[in-house]
Amino acid sequence: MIIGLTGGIASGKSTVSALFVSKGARLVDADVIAREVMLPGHEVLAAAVKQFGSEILSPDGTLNRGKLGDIVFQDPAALQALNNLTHPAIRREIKERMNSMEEEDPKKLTIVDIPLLFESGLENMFHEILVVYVPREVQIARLMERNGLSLEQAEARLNAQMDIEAKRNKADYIIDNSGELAHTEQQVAVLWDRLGLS
Ligand SMILES: CC(C)(COP(=O)(O)OP(=O)(O)OC[C@H]1O[C@@H](n2cnc3c(N)ncnc32)[C@H](O)[C@@H]1O)[C@@H](O)C(=O)NCCC(=O)NCCS
Ligand SMILES: Nc1ncnc2c1ncn2[C@@H]1O[C@H](COP(=O)(O)OP(=O)(O)OP(=O)(O)O)[C@@H](O)[C@H]1O
Repeated sequence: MIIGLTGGIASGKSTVSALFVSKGARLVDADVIAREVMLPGHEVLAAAVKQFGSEILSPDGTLNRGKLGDIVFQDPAALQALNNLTHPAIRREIKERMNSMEEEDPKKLTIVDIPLLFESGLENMFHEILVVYVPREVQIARLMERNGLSLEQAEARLNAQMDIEAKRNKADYIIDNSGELAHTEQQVAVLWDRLGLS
């Protein structure tokens, strides 16, 4: 059983994925894969340097994530160019990992955490999609706090994604993460039972 998990930036995707893992699910995390393709030596990083210049690198040759984020999150054309470089490799790796997990044990739940699942049109990869939801103002507050961003920077990042209400409307399952963690945990437990995994 495979469920695609998505939501908005800082809506709590990692938090909810971790709750599923603690109950025994397996996890494929697109953010982890996205970081791997941007490591020194990877052809995707080399292509990004060609596109955006060596100023996106730190002196030690690793990606300066803040720098590249500043460039792409305020320029839709630059973001599209980055997506064109990174997404095919990320998609390929996600498919490989989820297929090999399914082969291992098809009865176990696999959660595939993909921030841009809808934006990238990956709905068809999954029978069911779970959206981790918080209202926009909660998203902005948590993003500002976690990443030390100004309101303007946080809004720019939100505006680079599909609106969270639109994502919520496309969901098969919704976990509302706007309350306390215990409330989120409770919803995960209810869904776990509903899926017949207990
Ligand atoms: C631009 C980069 C360097 C910024 O790094 P930074 O450490 O500041 O942010 P991080 O990677 O943790 O991303 C935080 C969140 O931003 C959002 N985000 C990231 N990339 C994108 C994108 N291409 N389009 C819209 N939102 C994005 C996601 O919600 C993500 O969870 C980095 O996000 C990146 O390499 N992006 C390209 C790869 C990609 O598309 N990743 C998205 C996950 S599949
Ligand atoms: N129920 C909650 N109550 C309070 N804070 C929370 C709750 N859930 C998550 N957070 C905090 O909100 C921030 C965002 O959560 P998390 O990192 O899980 O989101 P995400 O959707 O995975 O983020 P990203 O899109 O950047 O990958 C974190 O700092 C986290 O500790």
